[in-house]
Amino acid sequence: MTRPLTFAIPKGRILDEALPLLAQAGIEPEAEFHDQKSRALRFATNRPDVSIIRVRAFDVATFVAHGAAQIGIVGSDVLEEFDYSEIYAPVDLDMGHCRLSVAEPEGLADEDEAAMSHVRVATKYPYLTRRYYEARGIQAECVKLNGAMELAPSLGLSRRIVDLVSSGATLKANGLVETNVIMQVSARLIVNRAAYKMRSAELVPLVEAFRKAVGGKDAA
Ligand SMILES: Nc1ncnc2c1ncn2[C@@H]1O[C@H](COP(=O)(O)OP(=O)(O)OP(=O)(O)O)[C@@H](O)[C@H]1O
Ligand SMILES: O=P(O)(O)OC[C@H]1O[C@H](OP(=O)(O)OP(=O)(O)O)[C@H](O)[C@@H]1O
Repeated sequence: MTRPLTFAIPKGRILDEALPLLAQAGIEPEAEFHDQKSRALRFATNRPDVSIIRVRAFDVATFVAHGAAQIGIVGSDVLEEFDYSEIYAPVDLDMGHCRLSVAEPEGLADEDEAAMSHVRVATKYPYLTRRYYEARGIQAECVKLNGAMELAPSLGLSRRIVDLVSSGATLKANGLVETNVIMQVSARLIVNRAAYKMRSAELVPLVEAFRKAVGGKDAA
């Protein structure tokens, strides 16, 4: 028998929305998956041909790009940041909606971009940040953080941040305002391109099940 397909899902905030969608597509993880005390990272499912790994959001893309997992769920922010050619993203899952934005301290946010040649930005997204500023003729020096970007301006690490925004509550609580939207974000179903060809008999029906679960919408 061939090895089960490995399905990578992020352990962060997308997880709660992803589980009902997985169930609609016919995949339900074993009970241990829901046990908060469990240290396991790989789980069996109701389908003997599918197992689940629970990893960090950025690592979902890495596992799938390298073919270590054949299929996964990840935000379009992560997909665009890495731009892996080995990843095919056929279905927009219409969840995990947020936006990637520039934010600055309130009161400092009215500087004219046209007059700037260089900015320093704290972000988890250095590639997308540089690309955004390059398109405006501005060189971005990025300070890479993995979370709590909102602290950077008040502690003098950088004046600007580029981070995900949804309700805006985190920015507000930290005295920042959103000044520019870089991209709109939603979660995508992703598949390793080589696996999609080699294991099409298993992967094509699975992709179709997700497409049906979200109402037939294709990724943009
Ligand atoms: N405020 C938000 N509203 C909606 N979706 C969000 C929001 N923040 C993040 N997301 C989506 O969820 C994904 C994972 O977010 P998050 O960074 O919280 O995950 P995580 O697994 O906790 O990350 P890590 O542990 O690697 O820091 C993001 O890549 C994005 O697509
Ligand atoms: O606009 P809001 O609704 O306040 O959401 C924005 C926050 O959500 C994300 O962080 P998350 O809560 O996922 O935690 P993290 O900092 O660990 O990534 C993001 O990095 C912001 O901090």
